[in-house]
This record gives sequence, structure tokens and C-alpha cells, in this order.
Amino acid sequence: MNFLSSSALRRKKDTRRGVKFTIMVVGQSGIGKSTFVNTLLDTKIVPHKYEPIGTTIDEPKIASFSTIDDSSTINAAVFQRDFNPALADQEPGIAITESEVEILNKGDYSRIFLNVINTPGFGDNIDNEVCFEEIINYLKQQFDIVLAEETKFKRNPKFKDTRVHACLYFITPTGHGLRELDVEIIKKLSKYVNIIPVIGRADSFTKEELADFKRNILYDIEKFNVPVFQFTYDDDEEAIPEEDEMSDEEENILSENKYLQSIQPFAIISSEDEIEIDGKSIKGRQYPWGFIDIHNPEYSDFKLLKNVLLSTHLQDLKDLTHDYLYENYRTEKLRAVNGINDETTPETKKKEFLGSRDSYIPEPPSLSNLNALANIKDSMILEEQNEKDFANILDSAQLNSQPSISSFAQETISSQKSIDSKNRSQLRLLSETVPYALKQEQIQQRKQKLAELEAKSAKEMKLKEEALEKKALELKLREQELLAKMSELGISGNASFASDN
Ligand SMILES: Nc1nc2c(ncn2[C@@H]2O[C@H](COP(=O)(O)OP(=O)(O)OP(=O)(O)O)[C@@H](O)[C@H]2O)c(=O)[nH]1
Repeated sequence: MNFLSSSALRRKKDTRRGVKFTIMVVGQSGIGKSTFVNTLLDTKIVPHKYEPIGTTIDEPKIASFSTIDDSSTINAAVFQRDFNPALADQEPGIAITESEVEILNKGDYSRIFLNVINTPGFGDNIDNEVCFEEIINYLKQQFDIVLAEETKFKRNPKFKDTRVHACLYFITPTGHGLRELDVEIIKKLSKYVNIIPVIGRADSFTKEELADFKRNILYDIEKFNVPVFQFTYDDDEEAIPEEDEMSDEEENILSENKYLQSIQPFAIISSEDEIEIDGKSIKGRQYPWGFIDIHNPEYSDFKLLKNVLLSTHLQDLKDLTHDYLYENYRTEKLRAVNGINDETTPETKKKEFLGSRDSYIPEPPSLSNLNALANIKDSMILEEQNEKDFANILDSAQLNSQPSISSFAQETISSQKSIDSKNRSQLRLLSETVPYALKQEQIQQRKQKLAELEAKSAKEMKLKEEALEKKALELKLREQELLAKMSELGISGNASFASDN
């Protein structure tokens, strides 16, 4: 009989109920992002550029977008779905779209609720700064949503965690290595998401070219300290003490990680098309000289990458996002908003904060008290736990008819309650301000962005107005010249022409 530990049981239950996982694809247009996603899921969930609406199972939701040319009314997403030659010379800007799909593993009935974030327009602009900002803001916003929820006194049981767990960064297949733009964007994004570099359309290289390209990329990653996701393994076998013998499963994981690390970055070939080979239908690409099965590891790392994302490393990617990336973000944010002194212990902070509680007047919602709130909230949870413990003592004491314990517990609870009830109402009020304050911050940022856009378009309007006035003046002068010429020649102008003058 197989026995499962309670955590393994919980994990099994969780996977049956469904695991939420979010991936993002970033890279230049035409590099194979949409094809990869659709092949990965064997479903058309992401549209290709200029593909009309209605070709995917659901229309992707536009989460946010930025336009470069503010005077235009189009945005990247609209621009990309419908080809309009009149707008072809415009900068596309960037859109961030979300597509959700549920994956059911028929073997063990586990489910993954996968959210795919696409970034059409990325890298297609002359100045891509706005694209970086839009993606980073999106990633930060998802962290903020979790932070706001965490600080709530009463959490929403239906809360949806939208943090992005992995970003597949499609490297432009130049063959030379990483471009300056790649280094810059990966460095910026890696603060908020695990970056997995990918070479798309790997069939455009010969075997040797691909090996060279991979080598160049690894060299650049090392040289410029580019923080990408690592498949960790310990090369130093002697470092593991004998008594810490590894189980077969652990050994397999280590050797698998070692192999995955050795083939980095993944070079993939994707295809949405099925081709018929020996009466069997396979996902592949047909060339004038033959075909490629995209699952064949000899040519494509597609199968490996699929396995990493949807099976072997899914939990690692989620854990790293929560325990490392989000935790760093949370700490940084709390420190920044409160100008916190690290030497102060949570206990001192709590005392300082509670010292003035009798004269406490709630401040207007602000992030400046966020850190204090987080610590207070921890202490509240502790106090609440204490109260529960006392109540348990009381219950068991009453059951056992032991009046001495019962009266002790009751006394302690009532004195604790008199302090706590006062605290609690203040703390409840404060903890409710945190999500509100974060929302306010976002609204403020949006307002500022809108104001900047308005100022820019007002400036452009003014320039256009001046240009029109200049043109009108030129026309007027031309008209006068013509009239003068006509009178010289003895030709009389028509009535309206003359009266206009
Ligand atoms: N040869 C080859 N072509 C590919 C591969 N993957 C995608 N393509 C083709 O490349 C073209 C562009 O692919 P997309 O998946 O639409 O590229 P994208 O990066 O999503 O582009 P945007 O939608 O503009 O962002 C399509 O014609 C695909 O069929 C591949 O692995 N090998």
C-alpha cells in the first residue's frame, strides 16, 4: 500500500481542483510566439497578426495598451487585428492581452487553469521604452493586487491570483547572440518574473549555426549578468554528505535539471498544422525537401519546454514567483513607502504605533502607514490565535468541570478583549485602507499618464493649428496675387471671388 504525506495529499487534491498558472510571451513580431502558444495547448487561443476576429476560441482580453503616436486613435491590438494600409506607417505601440484556457490531464484528472499573456507590438516601435514600461507596470500591478489582498482584514475567498509565473523571452534569431535591447529588457523584467529565454523558429538554422547561436547567447548571459531562470543542480557530488543519500527521485530531478541547463536556451520549432506521415497525423512542418516532427528532440526542444512549463517545473516557477520575486517586491514596497529603519524590530514598531492609539485619529488613506499596518496585522493574527487558544482552554475546562482553570481563562479573555476590541476596530479600519491606498496610487498614476497624454496632444493640436493658419495665410496671399494679375490683364474676377477679397 502507498502512503502519502499530508502535504503530498494536499498537493494531489490541489492539482485535481486545478492549479492556476500564468505565462507571458515576449518577443518581436513574427518570431513564432502565437504559433508556440497554440501548439503548446493544441488549441487556437492566440491570434496571429492581421488575423480577423473570430479565429480563436475566445477573443483575447486587452488588459492594457500604450500608443506611441498619441494623436492617433488606434492602439496596437486593434492595429494588429485589422490591416489598414493608411495606418501602416504608424508606430504600433504595445498591447497586453490575456487568454485563459483550462487544461485537463486525462491520465490523473489534474487541471491547469492557464492564463497566457501576449504582448503584440513589442519591439516593433522605433523607441521601445514605452513597451518596457507597459509590461513592467502590468507585472507590478499583479503584485500590487496580491499585496492589497494580503493586507485586507477580511480576505476574498474567491480572490484570483494573476501574477505571471514565467516569461518566455523569444530571442530574435540573428545568430549573433543577445542584442542590447534583449539584455536591457530581460534585466528589467527579471525583477518581476522568471525569464526563460527561447530561440523561436529554430529550423532557420543549421545544426552548427544553432550550436554557435546558443553558445553566443550563453556567453552574453554570463558576460552581462543577465538574470534568467536556472535549472539548478549540484555539480559537486562530494559536497553531499554520505548520510544525506539522495532518493532515486531526487537523483532523477538533479540529472534532469543538469540536462535542461546544458541545452539552454531552448530552441523550438512550432506548428499548428498536422501532417500525415505513414498514415499517422503529427504536428510538424513540411519543407520542399522533407518534414520535421516538432516533438522530435533531435530538431526541437518543444517537447522539453512543454514538459518544463506544464509539468516538471510548474510548481518551482510558482514558488519562485511567490517566495522570491513577490517577497522582494513586497519588502521593497513596504520599505519605500514607510522609509523604514531595518533595525527596528516588529515589536518596537508595534509599540510605537500603538503608543498613541488612544489619541489616534485615522489619517486619510495613504501608503505611508502600510508597513506599520503589515506588522500590526501580524500581531493581530497572533492575538486572535491567543484568543482562540484561551477559548479552547475554556471549553475543555468547562467540559472537565474544572472551575479554577475556567475562571482564569475567562478573566484573561475579558481583560484581553477590552484591549483588543479597541485595537481591533482601529486596526480593521487601517487594514482596509491599504488596498484602498494601493488603488489610489494606481488611479494617481493613471491620471498622471492621462494628463501627460493630454498635454502632448494639446501641444500637437496647437502645432497643427499654427500650420493651418500659416497655410491659410499663404492661400490668401496667393489669391491676392492672382487677383492682382487678373486686374493687370483686364480680366474681372467672379463676384464671390472679388467679394471674398
Ligand atoms: N519555419 C518556421 N516558421 C514558424 C515557426 N513558428 C512560427 N512560424 C511561422 O512564423 C510566422 C509568424 O508566426 P507567429 O506565431 O504569428 O509570430 P508572432 O511572434 O506571434 O507574431 P505577432 O503575432 O506579430 O506578435 C507564421 O507564418 C508561422 O507559421 C517555426 O518554428 N518555424
